[in-house]
This record gives sequence, structure tokens and C-alpha cells, in this order.
Amino acid sequence: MSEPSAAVKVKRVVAGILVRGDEILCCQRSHNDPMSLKWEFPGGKIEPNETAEAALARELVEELNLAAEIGPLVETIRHSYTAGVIIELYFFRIDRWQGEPENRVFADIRWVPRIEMPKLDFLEADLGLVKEIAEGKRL
Ligand SMILES: Nc1nc2c([nH]c(=O)n2[C@@H]2O[C@H](COP(=O)(O)OP(=O)(O)OP(=O)(O)O)[C@@H](O)[C@H]2O)c(=O)[nH]1
Repeated sequence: MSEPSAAVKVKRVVAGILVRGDEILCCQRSHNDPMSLKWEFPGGKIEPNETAEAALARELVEELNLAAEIGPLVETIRHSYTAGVIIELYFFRIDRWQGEPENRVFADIRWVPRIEMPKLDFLEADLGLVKEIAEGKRL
């Protein structure tokens, strides 16, 4: 008999925390996305043979038309929304980019003061990190 873990699929996802002074860029998932209208950090799935940094740089262009310098890894979180699928999330800090973020795919994007972030309806996996950022324990 196979181990239960053999049936679990791991999806690797990158997310970027863009920092502008006291504000963080928060993005609202579009009406068409699963978990629509929840808030998140921009990013997406890592493709096969892609590094986490390259995946995030690619996603930031696709989602925000932004050429960004990927900063340090801030946090790794494993979370399951669906039985049998674990999402492994890598959050990177981003301080440098060219131009202004342009909303290409989201319902909304907003620069939010850290302390205000818990008022947004963030994805479940992000909640602990969002709380720590708001409390000044992170970033
Ligand atoms: N970009 C991003 N994704 C997050 C965050 N937190 C979090 O749980 N996720 C989850 O990580 C996954 C990101 O994948 P994605 O945005 O490419 O969307 P997806 O899996 O639906 O893509 P697919 O339709 O190609 O399968 C989603 O399940 C999303 O809910 C976050 O802060 N940023």
C-alpha cells in the first residue's frame, strides 16, 4: 500500500512584497480567479526549470508591467486550500523597480499602509504574515 503522502501534490508559488516607505502593494484577485476578490501579493506558480527569483520577475512583468529587482526571501509558508494539494509559498521583499505598477490582471491594486493591511480580506495562507507586517514585526 502506498504512503498517504504519495497522493499529495505540491505547488510552488512565489509572491512579491513591494515596499514603498510605510506602504505595501496589495492586489485583489480578479472576478474570474479562484478565490476571487481576496487580497494577495503579486506572483504566481513557479514553472518547471525556473528559479523562484526568475518566476517572480516574470510574474511581476505579466501582472504589473514592472521590471523589479528581487530582494531577500522573507518567509516560506506551506498551506492547503484543497485536499491533496499543498501550496508552498515563497515571499520575497522588493524595494527596487522601474516605473509604476500597472494593473494588468487584478480587480484592484492599492498601496496600503502596513497598519491597515489586516482590514483587507487576504488569502488564508497570508494572514499570519500580514498580521506580523502590520504589527511591525516583519520588513
Ligand atoms: N500570487 C499569490 N498567490 C498566493 C498568495 N497567497 C496564496 O495562498 N496564494 C495562492 O497561490 C496560488 C497562486 O497560483 P496562481 O495565482 O498562479 O493561480 P492558480 O494556481 O489558480 O493558477 P492556475 O489557474 O494556472 O492553476 C493560488 O492558489 C493562490 O491562492 C499570494 O500572496 N500571492
